[in-house]
Amino acid sequence: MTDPILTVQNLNKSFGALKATDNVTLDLRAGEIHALIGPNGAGKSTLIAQITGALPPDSGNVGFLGRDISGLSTAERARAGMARTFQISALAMDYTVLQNAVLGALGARGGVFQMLRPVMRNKALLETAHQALDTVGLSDHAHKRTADLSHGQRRQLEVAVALTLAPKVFLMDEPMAGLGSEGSAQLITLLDRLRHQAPILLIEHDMDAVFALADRISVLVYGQIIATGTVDEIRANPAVRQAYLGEEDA
Ligand SMILES: Nc1ncnc2c1ncn2[C@@H]1O[C@H](COP(=O)(O)OP(=O)(O)OP(=O)(O)O)[C@@H](O)[C@H]1O
Repeated sequence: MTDPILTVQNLNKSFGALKATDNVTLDLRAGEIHALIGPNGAGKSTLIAQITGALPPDSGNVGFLGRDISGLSTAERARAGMARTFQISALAMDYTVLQNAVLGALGARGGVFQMLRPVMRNKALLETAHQALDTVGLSDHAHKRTADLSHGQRRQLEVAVALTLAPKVFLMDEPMAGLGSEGSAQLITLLDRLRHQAPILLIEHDMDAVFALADRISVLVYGQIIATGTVDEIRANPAVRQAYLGEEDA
C-alpha cells in the first residue's frame, strides 16, 4: 500500500478540563474520501483546525506528504497543498465567477491583489481559473455575478477556487450544509470525481452523503475516535450505533 498523504498521530488538545482531541490517530490515503463523523461538539472542527495549523495541539504530530509539518503555519501548509474549504465562504459576491477563480489562482501563487484589470489579463492565471471552473462544471457561468449563483453553485465555485491551489489534499467542513437535494446531488457527484485529484477528509453531518461517498469513516465521540472502517463496518458497529447513529433513529 502507498504511504498515506496525510497522517495525524496521537494528537491531543484540551480546553481547560475538556479534552476536545483525545489521542487521535488517523490517515488519509491517495484517492480516498475519509469521512469524519460524530455528534455536535465531538471535536471535529477542533481536529481540522489542528491539521490546518490554525490551532496548536498540546501534543502529537501532523504529517503531510512524508514530512512532519507540525511546525508549519497555516499559510505554509496551504502553499504545500493543503486546501480547506467551506468553513467560511471567501467568495467576493459582486465579482464574476471567473474573477473569483482568477483571484484564487493569484493567491495560490502568493500574489497580492491590487488592481483587478491587469490580473484579469494574465494568461497563466486565466488558464488555471478556466481549468478549475471546467472541473467543477461552472464554465458556462464564468461571466455571471457570483451573487447570482445558486447556493450549490457557490459551493462548486469554492471548490474551483481551492483547485487553483493545485491541492494535494482537501479538508472539507460540512460542504453539504444548507444545500437542497439538487445541490447536494451535484456536489456529491463532484466530490466523487475530485477524490482522484486529491483525497478528501470530509466532515459531514449529512449521512446520505457520507454513506454515498466515504471509502472509510472515522467516528469521533468526546474527542476520541471510537471506530474507523468502511461504510458497512461502521453501520454494523454496535458502539457507533449506540454513540451516534442510534441518535438519528431516536
Ligand atoms: N476555543 C475553545 N475554547 C474552549 N472550548 C472550545 C473551543 N473550541 C471548541 N471548544 C469545545 O471543544 C469541543 C469540541 O468542539 P468542536 O467545535 O471541535 O466540535 P464539532 O465536533 O466540530 O461540533 P459541531 O459538529 O457542532 O461543529 C466542544 O465542547 C466545544 O465547546
